[in-house]
Amino acid sequence: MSKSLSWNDLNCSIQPWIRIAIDSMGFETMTPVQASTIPMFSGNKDVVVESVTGSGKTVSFVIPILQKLFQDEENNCKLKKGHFFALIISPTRELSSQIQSVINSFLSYLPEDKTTVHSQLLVGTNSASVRDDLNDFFDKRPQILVGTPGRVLDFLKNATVKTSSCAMVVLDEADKLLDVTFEKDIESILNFLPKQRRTGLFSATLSSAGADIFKTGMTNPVRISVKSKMSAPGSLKIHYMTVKPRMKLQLLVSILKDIRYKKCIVYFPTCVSVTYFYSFLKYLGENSLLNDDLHIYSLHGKLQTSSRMTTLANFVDTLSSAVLLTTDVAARGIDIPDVDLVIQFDPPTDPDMFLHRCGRTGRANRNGKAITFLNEGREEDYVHFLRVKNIQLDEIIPDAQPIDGFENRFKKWVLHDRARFDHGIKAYVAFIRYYSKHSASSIFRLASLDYIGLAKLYGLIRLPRMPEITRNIPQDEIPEAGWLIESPINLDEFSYLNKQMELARIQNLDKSKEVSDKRKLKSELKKKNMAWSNKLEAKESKVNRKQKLAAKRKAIEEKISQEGSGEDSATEEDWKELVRKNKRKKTSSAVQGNFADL
Ligand SMILES: Nc1ncnc2c1ncn2[C@@H]1O[C@H](COP(=O)(O)OP(=O)(O)OP(=O)(O)O)[C@@H](O)[C@H]1O
Repeated sequence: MSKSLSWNDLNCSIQPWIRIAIDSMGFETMTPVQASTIPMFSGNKDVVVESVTGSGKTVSFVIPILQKLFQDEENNCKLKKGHFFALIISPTRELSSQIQSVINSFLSYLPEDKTTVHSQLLVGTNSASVRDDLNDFFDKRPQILVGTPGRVLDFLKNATVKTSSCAMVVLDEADKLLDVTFEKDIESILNFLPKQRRTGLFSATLSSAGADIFKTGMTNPVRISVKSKMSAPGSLKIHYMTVKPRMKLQLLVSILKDIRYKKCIVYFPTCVSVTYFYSFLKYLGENSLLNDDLHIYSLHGKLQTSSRMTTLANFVDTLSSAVLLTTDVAARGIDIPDVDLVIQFDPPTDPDMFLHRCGRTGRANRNGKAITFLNEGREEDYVHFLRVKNIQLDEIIPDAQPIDGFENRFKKWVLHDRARFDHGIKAYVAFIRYYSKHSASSIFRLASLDYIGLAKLYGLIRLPRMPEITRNIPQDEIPEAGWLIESPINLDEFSYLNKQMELARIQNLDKSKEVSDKRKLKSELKKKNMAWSNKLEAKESKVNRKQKLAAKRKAIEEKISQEGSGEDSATEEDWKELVRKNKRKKTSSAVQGNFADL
């Protein structure tokens, strides 16, 4: 690594216009990762670069690409139709778009006498298809392509796209691109590219990719690791707060109201929890229960690309304080300089993601604060777990005072619209599923969750029937019929505000009532019939028995009368013998052979 971080001491030459761009962007000195990487990657080396969040990795691959593109200007900048020079892949649309803007910022300093250079974004959107991408590609003839794996692969599959001039490929957030989510697409993309190319892998957590980095076919890569003793930048202060689950939302609201910040990102576990808590916080905002000038945004993977991009742009452009509620979709790479607070409502299932989330603040030597909520109990062990990974968390004791009437207000909000009640249940169930996916499963155990506290956090009025609940809560702790409110409500009368949804609900209710009425009637009839047939059977067997008995009696009497009716003792003995014989034959029956009966 060069000792001086002055751009003048960079260990390789860079084009004068690139230097002008650097100065104009206000990058007074190089960052350590730039000082080490730019000379290597601009030369003939493959690089594997690991450096803390916000340390300027993007510039350390953008400058080498532009530098090499102009090295042999005549050949490279003027590529043949259908060819391109460099490909940059990143895991999300937002990050790809951000990388493209960094490239375009540099390109805006390109003098007019130089060959025009273009970049093209290749990400899945609802408004544009791969065909549109191809049309743009042949029309504008970009030298640099930036995109997400799926769309890039679809693009390269088209035979009209020629890959033989591709001299450089970058995998940004390489550990993510090489994990199971994307590895197949990445492998296929790399198979399309020429073997004689430079490859660069970049991430703040590249060590976790391990031997996977060799799948990229690099030749003798240079490993560049710019890290201090700790895995996070020094400008980033990481804290944790231990809290009872049911108090978490109140705690979030208190922080958003009481702590001073410019921009804050709050990470939630799932898309559905983002949308659920977003609508409640919006409601609080609209009712002046949050700071008046606070703008609230939500961003998650289930939104359409265009709406994701617009939300992010609005969050970036907001001049007053703003909070973005999001998921891990905005955890890696996103660079918004004035984010000075990050809150993790729950820790991520992948421990590497912890650093990426925290790293959205405290970037490029600016001060930043990250706070993680830990559920009281077992989750406190997470602090020790992270310490082993050189991540130091300091405790902040939350103000234990509950907000006056908060739970009632939340409950009222939920009960105002059945859609919110449905939403809360979905968010709760999704959270439990999310929790089961934690890779640090000895700390985040389903068996240790406070299911009732969590149900209250998600505004549930009744516990849903889930095996996790029946398995993990002792029977005597489950409230009667699962109700979490003092006076249970009639769910049949709980309506949707949305007219169409309400109409559909009533129709469904009528249908299911009809079905259940029919079932009831059927089962009553069955019962009735059963009783009738049982009675009939009993009556029949009684009559039968009487008839049989009478017949037998008649038969014996006839026999006796045939054999004479003498009064002597021998005859009497004969009668008795006849009865005894008959008795022996029917020992099983109590009604048969009773001598007194004859
Ligand atoms: N030499 C420099 N001097 C000052 N600021 C810089 C310099 N280089 C880059 N920056 C700024 O640092 C910020 C972070 O850069 P970048 O997004 O490239 O970080 P990163 O290392 O890729 O982070 P992450 O791992 O989170 O993706 C950006 O706002 C960028 O403009």
